[in-house]
Amino acid sequence: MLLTASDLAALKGALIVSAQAYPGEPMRDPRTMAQVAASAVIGGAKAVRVQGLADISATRSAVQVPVIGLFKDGHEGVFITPTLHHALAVAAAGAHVVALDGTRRPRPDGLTLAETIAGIRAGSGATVMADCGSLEDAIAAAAAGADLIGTTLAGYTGERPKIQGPDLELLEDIVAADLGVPVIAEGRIHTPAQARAALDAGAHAVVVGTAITHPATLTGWFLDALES
Ligand SMILES: CC(=O)N[C@H](C=O)[C@@H](O)[C@H](O)[C@H](O)COP(=O)(O)O
Repeated sequence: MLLTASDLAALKGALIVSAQAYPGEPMRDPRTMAQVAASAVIGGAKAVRVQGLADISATRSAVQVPVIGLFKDGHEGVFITPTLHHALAVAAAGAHVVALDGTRRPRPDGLTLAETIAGIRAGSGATVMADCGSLEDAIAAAAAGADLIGTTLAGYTGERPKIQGPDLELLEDIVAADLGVPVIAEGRIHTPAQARAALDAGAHAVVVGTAITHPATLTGWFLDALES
């Protein structure tokens, strides 16, 4: 195991920062993303989350904290580390944690989530984070063997409304289900108060992306206020 149970326990109450730039954006460069991730670590991030094989390996070299890696392929349906092949590539690139689509939707390679997780375990020492979009996803992902459950896909799969801030109701429901797996709050956490609220709702740790690492969106938030 790249991460021991005590490493996971040490993330209790942690801020995890996701550094991602999107296709066509000027910051979409592995060196840049590794620098952003390293800057977040200086600020106190206890782990980082990065997308793409080159970003994962550059970030592994740039930080000493756990790296959660994912591999986005496309942008709709099952696109976050959609297949076992993608997942093993993420692990081989150096991710301590492989984040993957943890929904109940059919996967492009025809494998179940349980088969995918078993394949990751057989082929790597990586921890598995299941990015879920509903309570039913979370229950199924825990049963399939996920080590961590994320609320990452709440509002993106059609099962939950895409509210403006984080889906704390879903987070509370997953925590209350007591699945025996740490629950990570992720998705539309845009303020320190929302991050605090996620911990208070029972999250083991909180992932913040856009609000820390995506200047184009941040600029737009300010512009909206000035133009309204
Ligand atoms: C739905 C999806 O594709 N989520 C992605 C997952 O890695 C990222 O685009 C998000 O930035 C990340 O989840 C962090 O969320 P936020 O940027 O809202 O703090």
